[in-house]
Amino acid sequence: MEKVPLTVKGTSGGNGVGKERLEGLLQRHFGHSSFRGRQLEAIEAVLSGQDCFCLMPTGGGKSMCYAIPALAKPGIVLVVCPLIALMENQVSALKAQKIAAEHLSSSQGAKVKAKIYEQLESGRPSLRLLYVTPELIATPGFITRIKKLHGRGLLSLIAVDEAHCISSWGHDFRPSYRKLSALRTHLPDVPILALTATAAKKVQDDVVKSLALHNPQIFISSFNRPNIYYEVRYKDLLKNAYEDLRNLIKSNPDDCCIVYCHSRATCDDVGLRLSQDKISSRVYHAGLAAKARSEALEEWTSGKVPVVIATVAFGMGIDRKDVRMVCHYNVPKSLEGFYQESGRAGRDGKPARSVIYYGLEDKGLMEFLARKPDPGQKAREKVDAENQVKKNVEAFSQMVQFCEEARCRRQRVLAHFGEHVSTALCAKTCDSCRFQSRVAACLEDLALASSSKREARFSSYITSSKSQGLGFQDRSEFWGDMKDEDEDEISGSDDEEEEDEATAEAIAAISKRSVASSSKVEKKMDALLRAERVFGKKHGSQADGGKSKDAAAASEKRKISQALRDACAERLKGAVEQASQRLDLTSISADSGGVALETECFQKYARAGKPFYNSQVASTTRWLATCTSSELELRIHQQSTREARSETSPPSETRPAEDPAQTAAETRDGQKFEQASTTNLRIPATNHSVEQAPAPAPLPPIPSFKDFLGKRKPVSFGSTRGPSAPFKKPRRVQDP
Ligand SMILES: Nc1ncnc2c1ncn2[C@@H]1O[C@H](COP(=O)(O)OP(=O)(O)OP(=O)(O)O)[C@@H](O)[C@H]1O
Ligand SMILES: [Mg+2]
Repeated sequence: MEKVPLTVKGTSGGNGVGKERLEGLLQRHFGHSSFRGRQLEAIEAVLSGQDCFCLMPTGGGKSMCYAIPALAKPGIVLVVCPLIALMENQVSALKAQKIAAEHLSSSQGAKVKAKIYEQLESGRPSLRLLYVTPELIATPGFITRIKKLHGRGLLSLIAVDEAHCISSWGHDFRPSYRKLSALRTHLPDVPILALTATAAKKVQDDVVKSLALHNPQIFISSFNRPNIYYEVRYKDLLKNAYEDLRNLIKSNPDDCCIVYCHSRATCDDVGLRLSQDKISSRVYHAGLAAKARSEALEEWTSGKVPVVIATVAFGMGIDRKDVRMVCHYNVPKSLEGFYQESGRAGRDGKPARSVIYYGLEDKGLMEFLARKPDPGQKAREKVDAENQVKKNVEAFSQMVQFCEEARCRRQRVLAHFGEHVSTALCAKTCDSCRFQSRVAACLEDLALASSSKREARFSSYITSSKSQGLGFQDRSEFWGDMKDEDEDEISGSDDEEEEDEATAEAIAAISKRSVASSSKVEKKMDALLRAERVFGKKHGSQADGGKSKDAAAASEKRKISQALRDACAERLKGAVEQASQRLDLTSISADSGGVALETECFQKYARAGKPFYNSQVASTTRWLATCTSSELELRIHQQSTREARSETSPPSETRPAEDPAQTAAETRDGQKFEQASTTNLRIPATNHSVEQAPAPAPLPPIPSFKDFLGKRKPVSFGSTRGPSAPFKKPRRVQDP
């Protein structure tokens, strides 16, 4: 498709405007003496009517690439922008430079809009730049007006700012940007300028294709931000990540700083703690009322408050140049996102710092979120959703690599954007180049922490769902990467098979009287002891005085450690937070909800041991992914009530079950038990009227050695069939 130089009468041909004139405009309107990087080339290409794709780093001066053309020739430049706040900022900045700019959005009244439309219809509009949302572009009424404007030769350029939003490979995909493909259809000969700071090749290709750019001139500036020092701090190796952050901020108390957190709740929490620690800061996220948000923005932008704690909703288009530090208190979800966010530091060119607090818990949560398809996705969009999941997972794994490699951070980021540079370029301006051995040592420690956490996590979630349908949980961190040993706990391991065999052999030997002769008494005793040991191992028996290694190992395997409880509480907190977000619930605190649910799991299954406890935690996590708000509120309320009541009851058992068998003898849901001598059943010693969680069935009583032999009959093999009956191997010794 042929495009012509800006379809405006009175230009001097070619691009029509000389370099001196363009520099004059830059100087006069913006006070800058010369163009930066590839600004001038891009402006000249735009003025000559070509489609262009401008890839410049954050703060690189992309807006100049359409603002100067708007001033160089008459006519209007249409700027597509993803956020109303961003449009408002840019329009007011332009107006401050006495440049006629307006925006059209839902935030304006009918009168203001009517005035702007009047301008569009006038023969000689004074308007130079009109900012609009992608949604407006898609409306037939607006397209008709713009076509008329173009018909009169007054639409000089369409600039698509933050063009990466069109690509689902990008870190900030907005479905509404997809509608921009209509621009080329309706206005085939108007040049389009796409601008972004996200230069991943896939995003680039996607933008060119989606906007149907025709032979675009591509201007790529280096993405290196030499004045930013990159650093990763490992939460799992820090005594207290929050305190580290606080000290970091306090070390330069007047410096302007952005702290990014993954969730609104974390923003609120960090904000509160910073205020308690006397650090002047504001929280900014979409959950705040519009007034609170604009106040926070105003106070931070004007320099009244140096620190803002925000979700990633904060920042696109924020133009405070003197940000000295950007901290990611939670790991970002992609390198693109990280680059954009960290790029908000040091836009004035002075030294600045980017710090990521990388934690294994956060990593797990982000992996979980990356694998979670949009629940609102319709069936026909399922393939898209699956692709999106793949993209998210890939993008996050690159972020993980960035944090978990002892490699120059700068080199890693630039390589992501297709710039392959030597580490010499970094000049020791990242932690990895500057403190190489220290970073390497940290990563080794992290690997150790990771494996021990994984053990805790693995043992926290059963894997029985592996064989079930592929709900999103199945593909989440909770279900995706389990070790077989967890399955073993539920379904029976090879070891247990061997033990079963040993038991069977022994019992078969007894029943077949193959060891009955007096000459073989020792052999018989050996077989019986072996069988008993196996039984003890499986049921926590104390038949050998609880001293055998096997029993100790079995007990150990069933023990619910405090570390496991903490890990499960964290998981449940995360799941409660997710549920609250999904259900838009503000009444439940993730922290107390998670702890309440963990306590519920523990109270129910403490004495039954780890596998049952794990199973209950896992099913509670699954339940949280689908429950309704009233179910969630009710369950947490009930548990809190139980806890409140049990506080008034006799002291309850709260320590981890050291030995389930022993614990079983002592407690159940905090009640003392007595053993009924004849039946081996345990009954509560006290009969509290408190509302207890439904008590699990009592564990099988522990038989004595004699009992064990005497009770072999119910096991349907061996003796009942007589010596000659064929032996049938038992699957498992049943409760006697
Ligand atoms: N040639 C120049 N010389 C000096 N300063 C410039 C020049 N061009 C732009 N700037 C300044 O750089 C800052 C960033 O510009 P701009 O907002 O256009 O960047 P951007 O690339 O759009 O960044 P972002 O990706 O954050 O949107 C602005 O304060 C702008 O005035
Ligand atoms: Mg910009």
